[in-house]
Amino acid sequence: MRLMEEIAYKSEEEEREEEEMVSQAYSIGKGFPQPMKGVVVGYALTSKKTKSFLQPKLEGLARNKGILFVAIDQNRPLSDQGPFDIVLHKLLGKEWRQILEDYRLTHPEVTVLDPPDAIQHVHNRQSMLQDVADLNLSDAYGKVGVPKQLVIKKDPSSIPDAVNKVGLMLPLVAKPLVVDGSAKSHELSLAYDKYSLEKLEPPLVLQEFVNHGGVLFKVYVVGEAIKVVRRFSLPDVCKRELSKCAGVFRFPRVSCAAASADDADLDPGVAELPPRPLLERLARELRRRLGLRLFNLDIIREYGTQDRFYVIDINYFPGYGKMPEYEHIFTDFLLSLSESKYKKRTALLKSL
Ligand SMILES: O=P(O)(O)O[C@@H]1[C@@H](OP(=O)(O)O)[C@H](OP(=O)(O)O)[C@H](O)[C@H](OP(=O)(O)O)[C@H]1OP(=O)(O)O
Ligand SMILES: Nc1ncnc2c1ncn2[C@@H]1O[C@H](COP(=O)(O)OP(=O)(O)O)[C@@H](O)[C@H]1O
Ligand SMILES: [Mg+2]
Ligand SMILES: [Mg+2]
Repeated sequence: MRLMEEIAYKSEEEEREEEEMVSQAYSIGKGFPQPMKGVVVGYALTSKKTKSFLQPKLEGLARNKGILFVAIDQNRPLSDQGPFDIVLHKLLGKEWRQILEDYRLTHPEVTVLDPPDAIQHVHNRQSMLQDVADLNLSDAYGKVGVPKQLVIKKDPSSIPDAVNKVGLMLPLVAKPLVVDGSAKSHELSLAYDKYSLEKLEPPLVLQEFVNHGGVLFKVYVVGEAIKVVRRFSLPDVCKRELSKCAGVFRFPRVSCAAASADDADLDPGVAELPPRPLLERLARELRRRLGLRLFNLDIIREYGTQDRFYVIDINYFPGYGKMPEYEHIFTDFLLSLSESKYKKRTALLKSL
């Protein structure tokens, strides 16, 4: 059964057509003060990311809208390349961060997506969820929190006492503290008893496992646009299973490997997407607090509840290639960035 009601947010197609007409009108100068020039986007991505993101359909659509993607040569100074209107990047390392920071200072006219410091904040599984916890979002549509968690910096023998002290409930998910793009940073474990946790290698985050019916929601954010999909997740752990099991079970990268659950025959109470107004508010707040425009959230609904949600993961510049209609959403976003910059510049000139 495909749950149509939420997946296609009704008038999106119409809205897009309208936007395209507006952007065409803009580019040929009808009703706007000046014709729009092309938008040059420099990109610095891994080859894996280039392949999954810069698909021919995206490049083709972008070209039609006047957007040109240009590969950044990492062996040459950034300032000698371009000129760029936007720099899109997802590379790791201190050196690259410094290059980008310097470039941002010397080229304030270029939009760097996103600032390196803001990205660093979500590369640590402790700080990544702090803003969600601080936000403490609760309204008529639901409540959004983070699972109770504890950070273990070193000394695995201290874990059982630390878990007792904080009162964490088993089972626990153990996650490497730092997310650095490596397969290892996505190797998680499920611990049925706290003594087995001594076997793990800190630094890590221990998080209470929340039963959620085996389905998670990926909320993709691209500027002001959001898109939600369902993915299969870890199955629930029942009390009986918990009392019978002991030990730590390692599991590799779940959500990437997990198939889409959008077309699966699911329990409606599990499958129902989180209310759109709640997600809109959450995304808007997080965009502001995190200072990021390109990210996704892994959200789960506590099993047996209708409106109790937990954010368990935030990823910078995730796999947009898997987001429905990403080509339109992304190109519209890039255009909106340069349009708002143009409007600001015009307003500034007028005020002089
Ligand atoms: O490779 P993909 O397309 O599955 O994207 C990965 C993301 O999958 P998702 O879009 O959430 O399904 C993935 O999300 P998860 O952490 O698996 O929830 C990460 O964002 C990953 O980046 P990194 O390895 O942590 O730097 C992303 O990997 P990169 O493409 O950035 O290497
Ligand atoms: N607190 C939790 N409760 C229940 N399941 C969880 C929890 N944390 C993680 N998971 C499961 O483990 C998967 C991977 O965890 P996640 O924090 O998203 O790490 P990664 O960055 O490697 O994707 C999730 O997609 C979900 O299936
Ligand atoms: Mg995840
Ligand atoms: Mg992640």
